[in-house]
Amino acid sequence: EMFCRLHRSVLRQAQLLRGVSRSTALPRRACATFRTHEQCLELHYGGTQMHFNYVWLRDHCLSAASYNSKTNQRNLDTGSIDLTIRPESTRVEEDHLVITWPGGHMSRYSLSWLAENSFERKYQSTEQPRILWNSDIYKNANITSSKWDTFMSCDDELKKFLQNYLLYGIAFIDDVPTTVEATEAVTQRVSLIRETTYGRMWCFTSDFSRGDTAYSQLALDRHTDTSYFQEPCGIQVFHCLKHEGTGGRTLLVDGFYAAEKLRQSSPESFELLAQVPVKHDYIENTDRHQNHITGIGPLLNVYPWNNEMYLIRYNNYDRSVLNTISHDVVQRWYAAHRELTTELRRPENELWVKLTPGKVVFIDNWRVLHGRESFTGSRQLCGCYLTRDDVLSAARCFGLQA
Ligand SMILES: C[N+](C)(C)CCCC[C@H](N)C(=O)O
Ligand SMILES: O=C(O)CCC(=O)C(=O)O
Ligand SMILES: [Fe+2]
Repeated sequence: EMFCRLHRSVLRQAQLLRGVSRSTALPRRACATFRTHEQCLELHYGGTQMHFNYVWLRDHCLSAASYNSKTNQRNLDTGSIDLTIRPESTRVEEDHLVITWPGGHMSRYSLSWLAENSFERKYQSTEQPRILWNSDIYKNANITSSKWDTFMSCDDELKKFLQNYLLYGIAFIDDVPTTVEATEAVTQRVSLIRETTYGRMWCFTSDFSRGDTAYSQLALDRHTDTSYFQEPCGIQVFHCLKHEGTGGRTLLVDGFYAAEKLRQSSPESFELLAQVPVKHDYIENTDRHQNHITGIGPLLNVYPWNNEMYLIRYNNYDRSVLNTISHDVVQRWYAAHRELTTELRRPENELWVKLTPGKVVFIDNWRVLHGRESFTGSRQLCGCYLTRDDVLSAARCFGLQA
């Protein structure tokens, strides 16, 4: 069992590294056979053997009485389904499975719908295809930046931008007018801005106006932002409006690339980081701002049904007291944290960019870590956070898999 799980996760991981997504299209008119067992219906279709629980089948009935296809909402009261329900009769009619339930209600499911929505399909496919990268992989991919004009006016350009963003977790737009307003326009072209304690659109410089080292000239090691939120911000947008001085380059690191390396080399460490909940805090107590924000969650977050990673939370500055595990496990956690840190710090994983005025970067804050080099002089950075749900929704409305 353990071997199978590890083996599966290694396969998965290899797929993710190659950025492979499985096609969900099945050949049309494939024949189907089924058997009704005591606990489930077994269906063979399109080369896959699937199993469907009877309550599940009744719950997913798509008839007009059970489901409102105009609003895509369930009508059926799941609380009223007999938990021991069994079909009275079952047959395959053309491309559909047809079930008659006791009392006469009929459910029709298209075979391709069943296949697409089966657990058997789900557990071996990725929710979001990604291309994991280190610096060479990203550079060799030669991703072109969008240009302000086309980005703002052409939907195909926006779609291309979103596709790049989904695959790599970063995407750039050039030639943006160097104002907060234009930066806002560019982000609203994609989706909704997420207001936080830092404001809606923020514009900051090294003036210590807030109780956080971002508001200094110090170097910042790679990290994800708002790890102290129960739901860390999904996307971060940066636009450097001005820098007269030296240094201040931006560092980008694909956290999933590093974590997948860890999953390969040290599965137990990966597992531990995915299991131990860790607290992060934002505690600010200045004349103008009082905040105490707390978020709790593991550093690595994976979907349990397919082991796919969907969120990394890594901010050693904002990590809080670690008291969610006993002292003996703490030692192993620190060792695992060290291994992840080693992967994240490999120079070949570092993508350095100088954000010059006009260049806007979108960063998937659930995946890609950012940092900055220390700097001199006056530097002004503006940007905002976006709501992840709405960005992904925009991508799906373009037909992208997100
Ligand atoms: C981006 N902006 C300057 C507004 C906020 C920076 C937040 C910094 C915080 N330590 C964190 O990592 O979440
Ligand atoms: O100043 C920078 O380039 C980025 C600072 C930072 O990490 C942040 O604002 O979240
Ligand atoms: Fe940051």
